[in-house]
Amino acid sequence: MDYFKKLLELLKTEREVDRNAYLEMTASTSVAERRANGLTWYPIAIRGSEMSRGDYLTVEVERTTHQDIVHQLRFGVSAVLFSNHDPKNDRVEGTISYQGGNRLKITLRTDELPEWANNGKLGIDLLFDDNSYDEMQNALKQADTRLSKEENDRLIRILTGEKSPAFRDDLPPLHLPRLNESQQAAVNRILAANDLAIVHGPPGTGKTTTLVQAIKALIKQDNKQILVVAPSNTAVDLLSEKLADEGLNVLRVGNPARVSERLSALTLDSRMAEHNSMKEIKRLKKQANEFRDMAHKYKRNFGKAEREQRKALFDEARSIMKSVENTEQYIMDDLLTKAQVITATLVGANHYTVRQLKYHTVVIDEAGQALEPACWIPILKAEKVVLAGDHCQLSPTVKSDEAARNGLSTTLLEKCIARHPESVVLLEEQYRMHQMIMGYSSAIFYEDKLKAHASVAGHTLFPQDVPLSFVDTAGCGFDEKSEGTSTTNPEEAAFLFKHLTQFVTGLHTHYQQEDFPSIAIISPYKQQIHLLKEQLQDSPALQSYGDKISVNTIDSFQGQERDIVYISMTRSNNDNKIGFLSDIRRMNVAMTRARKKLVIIGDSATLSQLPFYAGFITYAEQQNAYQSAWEFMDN
Ligand SMILES: Nc1ncnc2c1ncn2[C@@H]1O[C@H](COP(=O)(O)OP(=O)(O)OP(=O)(O)O)[C@@H](O)[C@H]1O
Repeated sequence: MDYFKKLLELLKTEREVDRNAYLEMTASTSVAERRANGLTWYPIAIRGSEMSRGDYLTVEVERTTHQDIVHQLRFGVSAVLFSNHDPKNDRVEGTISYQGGNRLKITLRTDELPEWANNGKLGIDLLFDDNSYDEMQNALKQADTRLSKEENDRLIRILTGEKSPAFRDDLPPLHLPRLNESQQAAVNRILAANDLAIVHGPPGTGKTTTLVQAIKALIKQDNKQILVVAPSNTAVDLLSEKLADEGLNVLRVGNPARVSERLSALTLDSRMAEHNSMKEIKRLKKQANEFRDMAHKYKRNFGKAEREQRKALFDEARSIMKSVENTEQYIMDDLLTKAQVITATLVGANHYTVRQLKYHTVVIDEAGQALEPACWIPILKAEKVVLAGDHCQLSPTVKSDEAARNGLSTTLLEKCIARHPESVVLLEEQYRMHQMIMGYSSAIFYEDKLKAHASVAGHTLFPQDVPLSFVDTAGCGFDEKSEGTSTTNPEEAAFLFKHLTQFVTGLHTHYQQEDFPSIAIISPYKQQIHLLKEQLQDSPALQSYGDKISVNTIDSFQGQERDIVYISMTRSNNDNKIGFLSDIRRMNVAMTRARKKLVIIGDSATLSQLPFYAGFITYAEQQNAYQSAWEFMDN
C-alpha cells in the first residue's frame, strides 16, 4: 500500500519549501531584523549553567532588552547560542528545554561553555525545526513498516480506510446530566469504540466540555492511562487545566505557552521538583558542578599533569551526573506511572521523557488543524483513537502549494469522517451565537443540524437590536488597493469605523463602562489589519474602549468569541477577483465568532462571484439584515 509513501513524498516537499523559506528569511537579514521577526533574542545575559543529561550543558539566559517582541523561541525547538563578534564561527547548537517570560534554558551540545561566551554580544537564534519533520517522517516510516510486516497494524488499516472500526454493544448508555443529548451521544460513542471515535464539534458546541467528560468516563471504564494531544500548546494547556479541574492526575509534558502557576504545577519539571528524592538530586548536582568548576581551573593548554587532573575532575563530575540521571529517571518513572492523563503536543508525545510509553487510548483535539503526518506520532502509541475537531473550520497551514494541492492540507480528521461515518458524532447544540448569526453557517457547513441553545438563541445587545447585518458597499467606489499579494481597502476601513462609532455610541444608554460588550474587528487580509489598527488609533471616539476592541486576522481568532464582530471583507474590484476569500472555511470561522452581533461589510458585486457569498447575501435579505452603505451614509 502506497498510503504512507505518498505522505512521505508530500512531507518531503513541504519540508524543502519550509526550510528554503526559513533560510531566505534568515540568511540575508541582520540580527536586528531577525529579532524584530521573533527569531532571535539579542542581546542576552547568561544567568546560570548546570550539567545535564548525556554530558550536555544547560544554560539559563535572559533577554535583557526588546522584551516585548513576540518571539518563537519555545520549548522543544532547536536553537543556537552565538556571539555577534563572529557569528559564523562562535556558535553552539542546542535545544530549548524551558521558556517563560524573558528567560529560557537551552541545553547545548557541549559540556562546557566556550571561551567566547565570556566576551559579551551573545544571542540566541532559532534554527529551522528539523526535529518536528524528523519525528513526522519517522512516524510515517514506522507505520509503513508495520503495514508491510502485518504487525500491530489493525488501527493503521482502520484509519487508512482498509478496515472498518468495531464497537461494543454490551454497554448500558451512560447518562451525564451536565451534558446535552448530542454531547452524551459522543461520550457513549467514545466509550463503545474499540478503535475509533470522532467528535465533530462546530463552533461553540462544547467540544472541550465533552472531551473532558469522555476522558473521565474512559478512565473509569478502562482504568488505563490516556494520552491527550493537540497540535498547539494553547489547546494542550486548556485541556490540561480542565482535566485537572475534574480531579484527574494530569501530567503536562513540555512547557505551557502561557505563564500560569496552576498550569506550570502540572508540568513534569515542576512535579519532579516537588518529589521527595529531589533533595538528594540537588545535593548531587551541586557536587558535580563543583567538580566541573574545579576542572575548568585547569586550562587545556597547561602541562600533562594539569590535563590529567582536569580529566579526573571531569570524570568525577560525570560519574556523579550518571547517578543523578538514574535517580531522575526513577522519579520520572514514578510520576509517569501514577499519572492518569498525559498531555502534550503532537510532536511533544515523542519527547524523550515519554517516547517509550504506550497507551490504550489517545485523544487528539483540534484534529482539524493538525497535519496528518504529525497525528501519526501519537497514534502509533495506541490501540484506540479519539479524534475531535471541525474540518469545516481552518485547516493546518501548508507552505508548499504543491504539497497542499496534492493532499497535505487534507487532514486525517476529514479523511476519517468520510471513511467511517459510523464513528462520528456531530455536536449539534451551540452555546455562543444568536440563531440568526448561526443560520447560514449551519445551512452550508452542518446540513442545517445546528441548534442554538435557549440561553443564546435570542440574545441581543439590547431589545430592539438586529443581530446580523450585511452592509453592501457596491457602487460606493471603495476600490481595493493591491500590492503584490497584499490587499487593502482604506475607504472600506474608514466606513467600518464610522458604522462602529455610531453603533457603539448608541450602546451607552444600555451599558456601563465595566460591562461594555467585547468587540472584534477582523479581516482576512494582514495589510488591511495594519490599516484598521492605524485608523483605530486615529479614532478619538473609540479610544476609550482600549482592550475591549481587538483587531486581527481571521486565522488568529479561531477558537475565540466576542459579543460584537465586524468583518471587513476588503475586496472590491471589477475583475471578479476574490483571492483567498474563496476558502469558505476561513469565512466560516469569521462568521461564527460573534455572540450577539455580526456586521459584515463588503461589496456584493465582487463577492457574489462565489455562490457561497451570493447565498449569504440572499440569506441576509431574507432575515431583513441587508443594508446598503449608501443608505447608512445618507442617515
Ligand atoms: N451541556 C452544556 N450545558 C451548558 N453549557 C455548555 C454545555 N456544553 C458547553 N457549554 C458552554 O459552551 C461554551 C463552549 O464550551 P467549550 O469551551 O467546551 O466549547 P468548544 O466547543 O471547545 O469551543 P470552540 O468553539 O472554541 O471549539 C462554554 O461556555 C461552556 O460552558
